[in-house]
Amino acid sequence: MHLRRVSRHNASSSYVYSAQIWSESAHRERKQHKNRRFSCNATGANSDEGAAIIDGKAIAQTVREEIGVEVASLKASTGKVPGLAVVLVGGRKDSETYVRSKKKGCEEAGIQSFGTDLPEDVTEEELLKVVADYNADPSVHGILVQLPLPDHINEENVLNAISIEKDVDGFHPLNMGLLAQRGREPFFVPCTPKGCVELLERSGIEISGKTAVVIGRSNIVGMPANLLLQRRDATVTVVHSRTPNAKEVTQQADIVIVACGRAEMVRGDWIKPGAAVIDVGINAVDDATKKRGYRLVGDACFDEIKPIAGAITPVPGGVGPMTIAMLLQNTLEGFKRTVSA
Ligand SMILES: Nc1nc(=O)c2c([nH]1)NC[C@@H]1CN(c3ccc(C(=O)N[C@@H](CCC(=O)O)C(=O)O)cc3)C=[N+]21
Repeated sequence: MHLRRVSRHNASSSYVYSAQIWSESAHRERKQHKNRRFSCNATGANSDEGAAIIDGKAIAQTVREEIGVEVASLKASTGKVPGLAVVLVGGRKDSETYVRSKKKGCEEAGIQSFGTDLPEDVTEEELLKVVADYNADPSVHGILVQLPLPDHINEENVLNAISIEKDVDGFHPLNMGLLAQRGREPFFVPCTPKGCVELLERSGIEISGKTAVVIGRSNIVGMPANLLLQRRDATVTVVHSRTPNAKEVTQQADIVIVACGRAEMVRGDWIKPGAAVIDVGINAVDDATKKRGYRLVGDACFDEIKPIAGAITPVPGGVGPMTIAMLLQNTLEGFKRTVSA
């Protein structure tokens, strides 16, 4: 394991001061969200002005501030802080960026972050040993192995090895099974679909009794998004790559969650006037006018949908920041179960 680089830091030292600032701005933010509330409906009441833009970045910031306040208060009462372990294999640039954002989010919320960076050619056995060590470490309440993993590693074996009580991604088959069963609760709900529902709820969009279409059936977004919406009493249809009439089915929906992984696949004429559109996609398209040489677009065509929908999330600045906020929230939830046990 000589190639393993382990970094540990606890950035929660100035938490009391920060929490005061956070709670004030969280209050301001909440007031702003209230003012921005609108109704998602089938009559297209908002269609003249175009869709309300759901500001995922601002809502994620509010959530993170709320987490920071709660972490500070739990630290005061228990002397302990939540801990998140992030395991990164190989040097994928996008993965490195996401992992950095996750660690920064931890720091700001007073959560202790543990990081293990492993080389691309690490063996599955070595990776499993890292997971086992974090499973056994009482100061770690959440374990995340960044995906995708290199081809020589069996992803299923790795995800199965994470303790279900520390599985903050919610990818363990047992947590997924619990999510799928009525009347049972998983230890953790996957962060991205959880963030989608949180965006709807914090924007005042009713889910119960509504018609929802989820586009995409992946294990990490589409399938759990379907289950979460059903749990909130929506009537859900899942549209996927083999659905012959995807457009016509989507036209029926009050709520559309788009997670198909194809840039701007969902067009304006797929959307019922007044519907809420949550766009999970992040696609890079070449753009010489941008400093990075590319720009990010979603799986939905924002410019076409905005005049028609009641609400829409932008890319970037929509679901992405919420994914990280939900990861921090899951870590806090895991921690709370250990201190109250
Ligand atoms: N075990 C595991 N858990 C994950 O949750 C996980 C993963 N593996 N592998 C990769 C995907 C991707 N993901 C994102 C997180 C944040 C943004 C995000 O914050 N996006 C910003 C910035 C985008 C940018 O500028 O690059 C935005 O949409 O505004 C995006 C994507 C988590 N993932």
